[in-house]
Amino acid sequence: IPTYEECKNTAAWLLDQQPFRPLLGIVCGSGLGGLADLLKDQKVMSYSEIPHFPQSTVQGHAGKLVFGSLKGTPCVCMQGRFHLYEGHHIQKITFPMKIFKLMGVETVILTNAAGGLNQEYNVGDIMIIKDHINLPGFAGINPLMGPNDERFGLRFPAMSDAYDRELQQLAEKVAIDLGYKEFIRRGVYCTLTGPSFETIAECRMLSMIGADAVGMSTVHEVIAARHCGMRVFAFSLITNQAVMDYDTDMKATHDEVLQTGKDRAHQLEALVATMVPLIKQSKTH
Ligand SMILES: O=P(O)(O)O[C@H]1O[C@H](CO)[C@@H](O)[C@H]1O
Ligand code: HPA
Repeated sequence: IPTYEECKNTAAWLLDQQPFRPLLGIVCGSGLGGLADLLKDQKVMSYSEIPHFPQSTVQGHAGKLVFGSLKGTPCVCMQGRFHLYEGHHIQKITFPMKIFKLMGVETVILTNAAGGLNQEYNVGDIMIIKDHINLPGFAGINPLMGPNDERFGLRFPAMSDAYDRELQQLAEKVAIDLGYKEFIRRGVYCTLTGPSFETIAECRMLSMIGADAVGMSTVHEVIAARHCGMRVFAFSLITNQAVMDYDTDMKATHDEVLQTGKDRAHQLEALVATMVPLIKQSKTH
């Protein structure tokens, strides 16, 4: 488990290596690493060279930290995130959020690939996350378990306002202006640990408890980011339909997940690129 001092060291090391003082952090979901291409004057670091950083092991997650400027906003972008099923300690999964905070990041945009549970959703839809269900949390898996370091945040942080409502509205408006009305959604994301995809009975249960999409990430990062006071915006790309029915041969595959990411890359990039300059930061740069 990384200590506060180790987090400080990593943040200082990163600031030392390159000229950007990022105000915005981006996390790329499976197959969505192309978002990093939005950044100009890139400075790219491999996770393996960054002190205390875990390594990416999943296809579609390059394992690179990219610094750069997006229409004038200094950004840091994780091309590759960490998942519980890779065997990382939960506090390693959220370690980059602490590093973001200590580098001065104010707003985090998280993206993921997810299975659509809501029957009205189609593959390729973009779902603005309005809330989450931390199902592993019900079984005692929460990134804030253990001693609380007040330098990051409160022992008992609220999560009822985890997903910034102003940013949700902004994203919806930008999406409509870009002509995405037909495939922009707003819904609830539920995380599971994976790596096995869900059974039919599990998908039915998740839908009944109020989830619109299911994945294996994001929620832990969101909890950590909110704990240390960053604003959070997140969206899911619906890369596949969750299987809800015994009369079908349909099944989830990571290949389909990556393929949908490729197909929608252009629209996701346009959404983020249009949104970012409209996000007000408290600091000037
Ligand atoms: O959540 P991201 O990292 O986008 O990836 C999603 O896609 C993978 C499964 O295909 C899982 O890792 C799931 O969490
Ligand atoms: O159907 C899914 N289930 C869980 N995680 C996922 N990530 C992409 N698609 C899915």
